[in-house]
Amino acid sequence: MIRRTHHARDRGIPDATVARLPLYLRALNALAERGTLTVSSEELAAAAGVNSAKVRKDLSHLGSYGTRGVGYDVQYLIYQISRELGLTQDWAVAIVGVGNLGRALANYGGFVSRGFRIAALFDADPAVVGERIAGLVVEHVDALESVIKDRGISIVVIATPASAAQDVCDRVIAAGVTSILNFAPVVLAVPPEVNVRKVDLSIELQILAFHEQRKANGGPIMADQWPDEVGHVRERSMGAGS
Ligand SMILES: NC(=O)c1ccc[n+]([C@@H]2O[C@H](COP(=O)([O-])OP(=O)(O)OC[C@H]3O[C@@H](n4cnc5c(N)ncnc54)[C@H](O)[C@@H]3O)[C@@H](O)[C@H]2O)c1
Repeated sequence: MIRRTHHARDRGIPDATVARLPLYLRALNALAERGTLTVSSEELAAAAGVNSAKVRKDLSHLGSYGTRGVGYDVQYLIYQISRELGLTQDWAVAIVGVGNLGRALANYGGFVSRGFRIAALFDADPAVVGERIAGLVVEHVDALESVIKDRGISIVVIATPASAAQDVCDRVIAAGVTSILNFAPVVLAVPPEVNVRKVDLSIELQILAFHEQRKANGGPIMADQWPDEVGHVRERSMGAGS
């Protein structure tokens, strides 16, 4: 059965494949930097931390099958994946909330080389507005809508406190943005055409804590005690899962 809702685009690339393409790209870029010209699916699998059958299947969605006995052409695969991910063009990104996290992101040099140009920084605090960070002057969040339109910003990173995140989210959507990367620990309500990716390191730590605890207790992990995808341990026997 074809599950259309799980497909990222009309061409039918599954979301799970899309989520692995950046891993392949990172591995391929590292190979290219070392001067590697071709790569087998096994080598790419090991470098990306994915199994090789999955690599072959994922790349077949891009129309890339490799050459038997030779493998994949590294540069061509980089081009194909970049094109599929929309990285052959530059994207203008804004960061809202220029505290500890926002300024660390603004100062990170790695986005530009991957096609993401930080084009605006916003904050609500008058002590922060006007500050120069990574070559940009922090602007007041009141200017959000006009700056988004003027600079063609297509992706917004939210790094405000949780209490401000939904309001910021509503405003950037009203200004026409449909892609949001949310670091605030809150689930944002958005219309269906808006894509939100969330990053929460404390959830990752909680999942690691779960596994540490299991290892310390020695016993096998019971099927009904796996954490769900947001890290909450389900206790099916208590009827708490959904
Ligand atoms: N996802 C993660 O892994 C992760 C890690 C660390 C922090 N966080 C979260 O990221 C957010 C930022 O953390 P931080 O340590 O940088 O906090 P911070 O307090 O240092 O910075 C928040 C900034 O947002 C600004 N702000 C507040 N309201 C605003 C508004 N309406 N519009 C624009 N700017 C506004 C503040 O003036 C401040 O400069 C928090 O929600 C925090 O919980 C997430």
